[in-house]
Amino acid sequence: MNLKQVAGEKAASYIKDGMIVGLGTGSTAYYFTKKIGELVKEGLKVKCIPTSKDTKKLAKEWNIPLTELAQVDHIDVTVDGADEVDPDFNLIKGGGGALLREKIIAYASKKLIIVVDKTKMVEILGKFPLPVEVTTFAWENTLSQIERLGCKATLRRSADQPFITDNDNYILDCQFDKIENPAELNSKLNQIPGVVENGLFIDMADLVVVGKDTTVEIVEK
Ligand SMILES: O=C[C@H](O)[C@H](O)[C@H](O)COP(=O)(O)O
Repeated sequence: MNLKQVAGEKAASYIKDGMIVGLGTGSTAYYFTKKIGELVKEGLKVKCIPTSKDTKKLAKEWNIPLTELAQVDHIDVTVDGADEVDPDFNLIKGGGGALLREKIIAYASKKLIIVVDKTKMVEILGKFPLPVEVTTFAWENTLSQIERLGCKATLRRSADQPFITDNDNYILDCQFDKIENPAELNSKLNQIPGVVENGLFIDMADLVVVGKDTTVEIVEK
């Protein structure tokens, strides 16, 4: 069984007529967006806001009605993936480089549902390198400042070129191994000039849908 698929599709059961819905990014959120496309075809009435150019493309292909954050005063539910989830529902996101738009949209959402397979559930965050979006200007200096917080940071590359985000920035992947205090690290990172946003999502997720071997587990705070 495809654990990402079962989790992504299950999350679609939280979406009702009239909702404004945030569409996450990545290989798990993909299945949620696809399911929404099927439900729209069957008559579901929603307006959606994608968290990346990739997701926007998919949503258009599947004829999902779209709107802009500027056109609405809130989002009812956003469904998105994660790279790691700890027992307090703190997250690492940004493995696909979409963390900035994802965080803006999560913050504007009344409810954030995270869809993952069971491998993403961890006791402590940090084994997955934390993605940090930085300006291209003086990125080497920003990297050094970030490393002072106790990690090894690497410029993300794609086909031998620096990876460019949807917002025309770079991503630094920061290996911390163990993040003992995610809230403190989140603040410290975002105080560094040149850091646009980081992939720690603190106290944002309300519910996690976990794809397990034969079942889907819904974990609530
Ligand atoms: O930037 C990408 C997003 O934060 C993804 O939601 C996250 O990396 C999880 O992706 P996937 O479901 O493909 O593992």
